[in-house]
Amino acid sequence: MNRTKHIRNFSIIAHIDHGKSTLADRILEITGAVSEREKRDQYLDKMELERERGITIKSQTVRLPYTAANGETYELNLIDTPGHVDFSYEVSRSLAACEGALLVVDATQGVEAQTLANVFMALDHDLEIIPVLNKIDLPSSHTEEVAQEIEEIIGLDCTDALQVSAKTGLNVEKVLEAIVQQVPAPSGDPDAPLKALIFDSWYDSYRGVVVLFRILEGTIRKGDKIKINSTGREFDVTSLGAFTPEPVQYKEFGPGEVGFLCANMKELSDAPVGDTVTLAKNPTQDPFPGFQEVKPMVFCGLYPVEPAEYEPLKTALEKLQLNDAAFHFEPETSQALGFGFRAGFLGLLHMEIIQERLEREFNAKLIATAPSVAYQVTNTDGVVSIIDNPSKLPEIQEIASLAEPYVRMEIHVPNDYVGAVLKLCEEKRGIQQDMKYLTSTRVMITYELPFAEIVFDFFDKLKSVTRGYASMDYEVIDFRESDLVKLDMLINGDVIDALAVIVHRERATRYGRAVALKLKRSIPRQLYEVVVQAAIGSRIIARERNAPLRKNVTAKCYGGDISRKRKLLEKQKAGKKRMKKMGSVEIPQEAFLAALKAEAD
Ligand SMILES: Nc1nc2c(ncn2[C@@H]2O[C@H](COP(=O)(O)OP(=O)(O)OP(=O)(O)O)[C@@H](O)[C@H]2O)c(=O)[nH]1
Repeated sequence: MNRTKHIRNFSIIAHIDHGKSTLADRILEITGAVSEREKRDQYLDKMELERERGITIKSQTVRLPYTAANGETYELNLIDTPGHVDFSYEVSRSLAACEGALLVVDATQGVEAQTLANVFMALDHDLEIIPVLNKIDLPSSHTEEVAQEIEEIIGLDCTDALQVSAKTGLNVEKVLEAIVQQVPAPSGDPDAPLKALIFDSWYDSYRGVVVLFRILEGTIRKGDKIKINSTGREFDVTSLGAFTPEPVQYKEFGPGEVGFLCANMKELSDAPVGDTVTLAKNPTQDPFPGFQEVKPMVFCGLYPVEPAEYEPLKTALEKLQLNDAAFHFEPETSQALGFGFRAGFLGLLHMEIIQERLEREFNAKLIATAPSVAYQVTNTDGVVSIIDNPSKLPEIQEIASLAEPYVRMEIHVPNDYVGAVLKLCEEKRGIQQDMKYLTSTRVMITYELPFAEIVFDFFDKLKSVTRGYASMDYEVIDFRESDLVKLDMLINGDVIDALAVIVHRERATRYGRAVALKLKRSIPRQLYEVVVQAAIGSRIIARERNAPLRKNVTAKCYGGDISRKRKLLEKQKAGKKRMKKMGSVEIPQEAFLAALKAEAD
């Protein structure tokens, strides 16, 4: 029997908030995968945090039996993909496991930047794309214009585009029929050597690493000895099954099928996403082209507020890393903040999510230093290295050149806001590449921008100058030489390492002044003078001063004993000198946080 004939593997792709998770929920309901009792909104977004923020972080796959109008029962595999640009590699791998994709477009919004980015990825994988116009229950939906937009911008025929409300369930049944009719069935020889793609993996404290795979050809059975292509390591399959969404065990899987396996793997690196699973005794000669190691792009220091919290923080970071191959950290010491960690993330959203999870799930109280990107340093002796921490930058005289990462960014915006977007991009040292009208009212603007400029506050600014109407997508393209300098902050002559940043020379003075002022304002006045300085090398570019509090030591001396007064004042002066010499200014934590946030203001 040809098993593959009734299999349909598909994903849902959409711009954030266009209704992907809601549609997935309705599909689960219709196919009976989730009973009324279990029903809760956004079943697939497992983590509490994901549900709260309304975003999907971890891909999750479900196998759904569906009896179509033609009376035949199909095995639908819905592969949920994360929607955010930080996780685009995960999206790409998930799409590689499918033959088709539902393209969900919010009919009140139209095509957005990540709609396009996702569509291009789906086209790269030769997927059959089914356009679905969502939210038609809303009076502000304009399906005809949006259908036309999809035709014009993406080139998909929308004559019979499905019009649904994922919220009410209207027409969602038709989506399932379209999947059965339009998404091609997979093919593949069940007797060929096993070739399966790892498109997701995560760590489960009971089962070890859980691997989601899609078989291209061959067959896998429980008990098989598998081999992971990139490492050559072998494991015995101890558990084999599919999520329905609850895990159900199966004895074997053949071509086109999607499932999970466990094989006593202890670390995510035992099963990297994008790698090939084959059988040890008869390995495929034609593995998938390999996988891309996801590299962190944004870095920050994470320090416990209380030194005693160091070990618990380390444990928490280790736990998070078990489930997140893209999250890196290593110990770091700062003179100012003590023992902590340098952590690397895919992007800003990834960083925010991890910081929030640490605080929420692990009750960690954190000080996070300003986010920074990785810089490429060429030494005077020609050695090229990547540094992820400004305080590790070599001395100026040892640096031949400094390069920073650039991104290519596409911004979609109604034409009324084009001026504001261009202004913002120019302020951020952007180089305009392209600008074209997608429709008579919507414009796509393409810029190349230094990643460091968007790390701080670009998205918030973009939202505010366009009243929330802009959407964007970006990818890191290369490193480019720039006129960058390391800016140090000094308090009473001591360099505060945690506040060091690398900035463009033109920005240095403004940044240094802003931070110096913030520090001055948030460090309470002391009995001695506190001088805050910003410096590039030995050159001071900003200076602020808190005058000493003069404790009135003579208050008790009534009358005219002037010599006694003088004596007391002199004693006080000597005392102040001593404190200054010790050089230890108590910097309250709020002062740090204020300084770290200075750039965002
Ligand atoms: N009125 C209406 N609201 C909808 C519909 N579909 C989704 N929504 C709402 O739109 C918002 C976003 O929906 P989600 O399903 O979370 O969107 P998503 O695309 O999964 O978002 P991410 O997970 O962040 O990518 C939610 O508040 C939904 O309730 C619809 O058909 N009609």
